[in-house]
Amino acid sequence: MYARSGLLSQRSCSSHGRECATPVLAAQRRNNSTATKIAVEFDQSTGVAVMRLQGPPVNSLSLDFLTELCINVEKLEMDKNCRGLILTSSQPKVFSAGLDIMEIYGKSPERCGEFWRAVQEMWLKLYGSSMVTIAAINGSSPAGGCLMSMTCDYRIMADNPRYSIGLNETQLGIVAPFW
Ligand SMILES: CCCCC/C=C\CCC/C=C/CC(=O)SCCNC(=O)CCNC(=O)[C@H](O)C(C)(C)COP(=O)(O)OP(=O)(O)OC[C@H]1O[C@@H](n2cnc3c(N)ncnc32)[C@H](O)[C@@H]1OP(=O)(O)O
Repeated sequence: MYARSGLLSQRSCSSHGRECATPVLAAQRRNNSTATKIAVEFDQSTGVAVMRLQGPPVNSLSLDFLTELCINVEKLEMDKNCRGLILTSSQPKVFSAGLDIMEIYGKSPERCGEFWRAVQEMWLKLYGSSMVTIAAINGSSPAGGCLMSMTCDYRIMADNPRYSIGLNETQLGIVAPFW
């Protein structure tokens, strides 16, 4: 979902010194899902977009989720009026539970490869963004959720002792591939 006044075009552009993605994007080619796990509100007057993660129950980062997130970041990146992006969660108590472990458990090497490429695409897009990016961490954010927030320029976390954040994935026996 992308809500804003005016039409969002997917033109190539070079304003604000940005290298814009080509209209046909890797993430878009991969996206078959019609469900919306990301809601974006763009405020023209401030130039700031808020991206709400709304993948119940815990915003786990599935291939579909990552694809939708990348497409939305790309769209905002191409909008020369968008200067800032706030990433937050609509789910209670959880920012993101990290990678969707069902995407890696018992899957073929090819499928795992596709999934890890999508993970890489997500953090490269956020880390390389020319927008000012802020993670408003309003819940727990383990492993991949922590990675996602680390790739933002700034992080603010809700002050609640029940919320945790960190790279705990080795406890599951998961080692991130060499990038
Ligand atoms: C820029 C630098 C680049 C370098 C990169 C370097 C390193 C980065 C490496 C990144 C690697 C990441 C690997 C991962 O992310 S693996 C996933 C790790 N995640 C976890 O271990 C989280 C486990 N979950 C929890 O701790 C909790 O669920 C919670 C998030 C704290 C929420 O707790 P609560 O509100 O109590 O909810 P439930 O526990 O009851 O869960 C509800 C529901 O959701 C399912 N679920 C939870 N987490 C996941 C998940 N990650 N994937 C898939 N499903 C998940 C859980 O099983 C419940 O399902 P049911 O209702 O069906 O039982």
